[in-house]
Amino acid sequence: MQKEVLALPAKGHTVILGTAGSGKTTMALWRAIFLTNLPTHPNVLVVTFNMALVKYMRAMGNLNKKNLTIENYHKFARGYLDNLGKMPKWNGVVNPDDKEYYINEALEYYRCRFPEESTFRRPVSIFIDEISFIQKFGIETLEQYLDVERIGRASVNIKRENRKYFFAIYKEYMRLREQKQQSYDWDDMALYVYKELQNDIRKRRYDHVIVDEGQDFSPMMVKSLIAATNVNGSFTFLGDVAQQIYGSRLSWRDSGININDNGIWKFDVNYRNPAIISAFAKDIANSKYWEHNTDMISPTSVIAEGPKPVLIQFKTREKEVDWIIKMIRANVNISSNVIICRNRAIVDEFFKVLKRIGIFPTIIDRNQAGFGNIKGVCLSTFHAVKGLEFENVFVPYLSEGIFPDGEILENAVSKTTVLSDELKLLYVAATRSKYGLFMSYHQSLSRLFPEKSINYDSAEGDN
Ligand SMILES: Nc1ncnc2c1ncn2[C@@H]1O[C@H](COP(=O)(O)OP(=O)(O)OP(=O)(O)O)[C@@H](O)[C@H]1O
Repeated sequence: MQKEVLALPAKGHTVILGTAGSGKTTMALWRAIFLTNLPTHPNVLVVTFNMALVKYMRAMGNLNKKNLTIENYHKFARGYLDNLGKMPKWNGVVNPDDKEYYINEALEYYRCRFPEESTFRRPVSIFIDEISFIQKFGIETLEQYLDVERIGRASVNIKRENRKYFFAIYKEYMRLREQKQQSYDWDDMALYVYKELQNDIRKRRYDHVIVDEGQDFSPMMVKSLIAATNVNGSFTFLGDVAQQIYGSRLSWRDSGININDNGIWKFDVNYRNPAIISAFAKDIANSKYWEHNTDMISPTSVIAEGPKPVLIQFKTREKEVDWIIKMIRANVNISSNVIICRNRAIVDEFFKVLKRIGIFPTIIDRNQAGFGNIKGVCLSTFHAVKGLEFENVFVPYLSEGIFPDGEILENAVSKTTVLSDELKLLYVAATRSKYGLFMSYHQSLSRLFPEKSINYDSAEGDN
């Protein structure tokens, strides 16, 4: 089936949904090679989520082809707008902190003007969320907004008659931003790319576009990439909704992909994880905190073998760190290892401890990927590890307060949504393993851990 997909007609749209480890990235690369080798040597663009994955794909493909470009979405978008002379050289894109500041300003203004209107007294985070939805969906008018079915919101209720207030804040945010000559933010750049492409009559640079990790692309991002594809070319979308970890919840089904061209292909064979880890990952997805999605593909068969995942309990954080360091020391020269952390501060904490004993880990971030075939140890956040694989995966600090992230949960617009997102992080982490999965915690175990699962062993650490 993988081979069939690679050689699908070089025309029209194809959707590939696959469970973790089913070969989506592998297929994306082979499909790219197949297309670049066609007799006309067409130009092929592979777009993936972040720079670490771009680097991973470039290295896995070991490709040096003039007619193949691999980049992340924002590189593509900035490049296209720049090419049109529409990307300011400096400070053109509003960063998330400034966006919050502008939205706060807009809210203050409306609170003063309409002190009786309770909608304007709702927390700023709800407005940030809603404006992000408006942008990612490419909504431009109040009429469109009033009409649209609001998907992707777990439990925050906004009455339809109150949408006009949210739209007013959105418009005011845009006005404030324009005043500072900032034309885009990271959520609406795709809309502008799309709009420009609608009026761009030049020949498209890319004949074929392939999107990997597509579940985290907004509908507007996908629409703009389709618009950037030669009309006689092909568009291939690969993704796994179970690994949607950037909180948007929007579906590729709203992206204008024509599923009637080459259809939807589903891959449920997991080539990466040992059977027992795959079963454990399924238990994560069966949690009451998991928000279900009909596009989710569960693994049905598994190729690799390996030991049972383990969960180790420690009395203190120090003991937990000591144990992980001992395990890393034993494995660093014989296998590829990753320690997956809830945030960058924990990554830095492990980096320091490992450095002290003469082990220099690779930190996975926008400049650096990690590889399952290279011996050593990597450190990563849950978010940065997507798409990658390692022989041994360590997930420390699965303790209440740290996982789910206490601060994020505290400030959440919707706790249900946050809990489901955090659980998906654990799913992504567990499915990175080609062999061992070592989870640990100190004090009380995270409520998100699938304690009742029979697919792991638990033990007390060296307390
Ligand atoms: N047909 C196959 N036979 C053997 N190994 C395969 C096959 N297809 C993929 N693999 C291997 O399985 C592993 C997972 O593949 P890949 O990373 O492409 O999966 P993925 O679907 O992108 O995973 P994820 O979504 O979890 O990041 C890789 O090590 C890859 O080389």
